[in-house]
Amino acid sequence: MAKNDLFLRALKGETVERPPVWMMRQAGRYLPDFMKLKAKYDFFTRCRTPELASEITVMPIEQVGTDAAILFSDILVIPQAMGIEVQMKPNFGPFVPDPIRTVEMVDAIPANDAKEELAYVYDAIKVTKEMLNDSVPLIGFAGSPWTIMCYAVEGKGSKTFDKAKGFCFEHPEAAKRLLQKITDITIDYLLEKVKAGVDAVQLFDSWGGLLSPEDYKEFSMPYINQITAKLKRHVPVIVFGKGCWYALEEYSTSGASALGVDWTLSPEIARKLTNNSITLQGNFDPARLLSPIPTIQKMAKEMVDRFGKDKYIANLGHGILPNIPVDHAKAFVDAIKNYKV
Ligand SMILES: Cc1c2[nH]c(c1CCC(=O)O)Cc1[nH]c(c(CCC(=O)O)c1C)Cc1[nH]c(c(CCC(=O)O)c1C)Cc1[nH]c(c(C)c1CCC(=O)O)C2
Repeated sequence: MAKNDLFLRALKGETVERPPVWMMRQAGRYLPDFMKLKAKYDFFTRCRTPELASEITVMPIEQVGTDAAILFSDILVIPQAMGIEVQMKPNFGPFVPDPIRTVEMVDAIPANDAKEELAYVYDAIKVTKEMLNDSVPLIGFAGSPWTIMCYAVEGKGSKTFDKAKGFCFEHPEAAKRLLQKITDITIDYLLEKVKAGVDAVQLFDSWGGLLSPEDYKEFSMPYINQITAKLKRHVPVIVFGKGCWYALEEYSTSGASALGVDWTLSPEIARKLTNNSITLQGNFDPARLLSPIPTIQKMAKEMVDRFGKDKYIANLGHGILPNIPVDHAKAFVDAIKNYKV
């Protein structure tokens, strides 16, 4: 058990002295030490080298003081393990040279073994656990099957992911076979991560909010719920669907331990939609970390006042931006740590 177990206690819904705090994408580009490693090693080398991945993972614990660590890796290691080439192009982002665009391509995807293909991730977890020495819990993560499909079909980032949506609407059965293949390997992958030592898992449905509520129930939620059902027997599961406010009520009874909330939703509405029944995580606007430090402190305190200190994990409403000064990130974290009712 981690010495600082606030995060795990909040996931259980226990009464806590103050809420735990961590930041999505906290192991990333706003940290000068991260940028030094980025200059030396390309992205997937950083992911695949356990010594580098673990060094990056512990950076925010030491430098910003968050209450949980999240393994440095990427959601796109899953399509890679499925035999889909994914590159990370500098100043461009993810790039899939040969995206999945036909039914035949879906059915040709091999049933690869997450255990073998992603062994480097489990090694990184073991090294990280040693480095953390039980100071704080370690979060493992995966993309939702829909969000992974977005990249596999679109081939790159997009504002609309219309090729991925189009594939679902033109070939719903093949799209569902693809989503199921992603789901199956993701379950194996997360179970291996648990074996290697992660204390909780978070599912990132970063592009779920691009779907209508009806399409979401068809193409995203059922696959997330399959993963939650399998994983919750082992570790707490956090489901973060960006823009998916319409799914919060159903997710609150899905077996997840906590739900992520983005900054477009007020704490009051998020609590109402989930019938005050589940731990919520969020939802500071990442760009608000550009405000002067006294404003960050005031807004962070107000956020906790409104969510309530219990059944709550303080976080941003999405990933931290690369242009956030480290002292602003730290001011946010400290404001939560100093929270008094
Ligand atoms: C959609 C998504 C991806 N990756 C991820 C998501 C879901 C979360 C979200 O919605 O933000 C998840 C992710 N990616 C990364 C982490 C590390 C752990 C952490 O949260 O601190 C996590 C949890 C590292 C990373 N993953 C990536 C970086 C930046 C590139 C680099 O370091 O070279 C980092 C730190 C690359 C990446 N990876 C991805 C994109 C779109 C990009 C490019 C971003 C950009 O360049 O603007 C896909």
